[in-house]
Amino acid sequence: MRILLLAATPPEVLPTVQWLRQRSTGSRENVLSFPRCEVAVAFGGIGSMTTAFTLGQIFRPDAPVNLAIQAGVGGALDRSLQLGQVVNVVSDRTMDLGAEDRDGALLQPAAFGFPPAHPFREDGVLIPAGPSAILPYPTVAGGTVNRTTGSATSLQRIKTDFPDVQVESMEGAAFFYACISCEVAALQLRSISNYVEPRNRDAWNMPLAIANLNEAVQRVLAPFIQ
Ligand SMILES: O=C(O)c1cccc(C(=O)CC[C@H]2O[C@@H](n3cnc4c(=O)[nH]cnc43)[C@H](O)[C@@H]2O)c1
Repeated sequence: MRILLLAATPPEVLPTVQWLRQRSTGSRENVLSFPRCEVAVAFGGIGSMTTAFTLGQIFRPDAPVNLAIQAGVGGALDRSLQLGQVVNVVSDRTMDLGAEDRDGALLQPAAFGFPPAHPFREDGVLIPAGPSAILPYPTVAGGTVNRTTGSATSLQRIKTDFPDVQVESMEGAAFFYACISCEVAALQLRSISNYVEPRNRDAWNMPLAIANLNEAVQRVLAPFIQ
């Protein structure tokens, strides 16, 4: 069995990489071996473009991936989520793809003749196959941007345009797009590092989010690597 552990940046999963290395029976480059599986660790960079390119290189027919896990931090639009809480993102969508209208509003591609097509659902949502249902983390709807939302105006627009989205990231939709397209089972675990609000970097809690994220990822990986 081949598992891919994908993060945008190394610090987000460093504790898990160390944990995996301590338990592996061998390694070559970024692939760690275990008795019953291999775990490949990859960093896709921040944002959809680099994530898509990374996955395009990894998802090859000659080296099938059985389970891809995207692990990262994210911003909460849903204020009932707690800082440091780990969530299981079971759907994702783009939230800034389209055209800017004269008043600054987003016109989604369907508004100018390009409705969502496979692997998107008709409403633009991406839902991959995966083991999500059996995990002990709340399932949430994700939304993906290329620029973290950081003004009251942008936040209001996102809440109006995408009322169902609970967690914002910069890579989730690209990950699900690649996994559905290549028929790879997908799991997106995010830990809440901040609320999506007018930019206030001091209010982010990256250490807590990263600690809880890694505890969750290790809990998911443990049965596979034993
Ligand atoms: O300091 C900043 O403004 C800043 C902007 C973007 C990313 C960062 C990071 O250090 C984390 C990278 C990672 O974080 C995810 N993330 C976390 N919170 C949010 C959010 O509110 N909206 C969108 N993405 C978020 C994202 O997936 C990045 O890969 C710092």
